[in-house]
Amino acid sequence: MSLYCGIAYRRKISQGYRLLSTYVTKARYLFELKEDDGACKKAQQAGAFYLFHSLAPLLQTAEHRYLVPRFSLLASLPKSEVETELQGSFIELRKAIFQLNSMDSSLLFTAQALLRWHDGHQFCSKSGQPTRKNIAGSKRVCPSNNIIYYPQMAPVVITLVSDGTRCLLARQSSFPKGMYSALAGFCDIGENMEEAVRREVAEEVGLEVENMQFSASQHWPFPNSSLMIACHATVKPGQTEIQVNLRELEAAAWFSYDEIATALRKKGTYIQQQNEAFPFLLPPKLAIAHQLIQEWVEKQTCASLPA
Ligand SMILES: NC(=O)C1=CN([C@@H]2O[C@H](COP(=O)(O)OP(=O)(O)OC[C@H]3O[C@@H](n4cnc5c(N)ncnc54)[C@H](O)[C@@H]3O)[C@@H](O)[C@H]2O)C=CC1
Ligand SMILES: [Mg+2]
Repeated sequence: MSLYCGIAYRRKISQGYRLLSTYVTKARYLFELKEDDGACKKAQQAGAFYLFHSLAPLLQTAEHRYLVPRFSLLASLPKSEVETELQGSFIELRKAIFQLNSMDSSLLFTAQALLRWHDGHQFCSKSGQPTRKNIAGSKRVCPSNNIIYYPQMAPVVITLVSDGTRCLLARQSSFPKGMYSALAGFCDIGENMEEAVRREVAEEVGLEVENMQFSASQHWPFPNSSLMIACHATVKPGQTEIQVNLRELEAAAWFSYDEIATALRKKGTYIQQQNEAFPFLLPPKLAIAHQLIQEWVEKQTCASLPA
């Protein structure tokens, strides 16, 4: 997973040999590692490792940021000795997310998601027998019936709803205090992305949306590996009255351009609701919700510029 190959990969094509790009070389190499236990075992000897304890990665602290050390030698030591020896601590990934950079987080998210998946798929759901992991950890096989299990992600839609001048954000009671985010929800079986967006917005805030626009997607490891599919949407004209589904959300509200732009700049601010000031935080930069909010602000800024 964290292994890179510097070998130029030559492939015979009808006109002769073509030198493959670095990206293609890497993709082919990773494919080989997933398919070939022997090649993967060999690669492990020169590979770099992240350390986890109960799904928490070992991180080092430097100037209010977390660094993600990689190791080439592994020994079996108690947790506290590993922390002292390697000058780091095992920190819950959810807590570290505000202080990680995106290069580190992407591999850490994948690593944690894979570890969690293996931990939860030790047995075949048909035969009840223990399953066996391949060396790369890209699948598990049941030896009694050869069923292959692959790591899974659940598709989740996340939508930033706008009424043209304001955007709608909501919070669940489990969010950090004062944090508001875009509306998210798991896709139901049989649904496409558009149907999931319409249903989730209707379910959670009682509004109907149109003009959906796909923005980007992201792997998200919490709580169980989701593929976040992010998009923008607008409410139908005249439909702005929010009816919060309190089974799903603690609160939802429309936010003005100024409120959002200030919160983005200040990394947190206060908003006035019914004569009281509430802390108002946006999701961390690594979350795709943050990207949606940033895009919305940029779109509003462009729209207000003279033609
Ligand atoms: N990366 C990002 O920017 C953000 C990511 N998220 C992620 O989106 C995910 C979905 O958001 P929610 O509002 O919680 O979803 P949601 O609105 O679908 O509500 C969750 C409920 O849906 C049901 N559910 C249906 N299918 C499920 C499945 N496959 N796994 C678990 N529960 C399922 C359960 O009853 C659960 O309590 C969360 O896990 C959250 O971590 C949420 C906001 C921002
Ligand atoms: Mg939701």
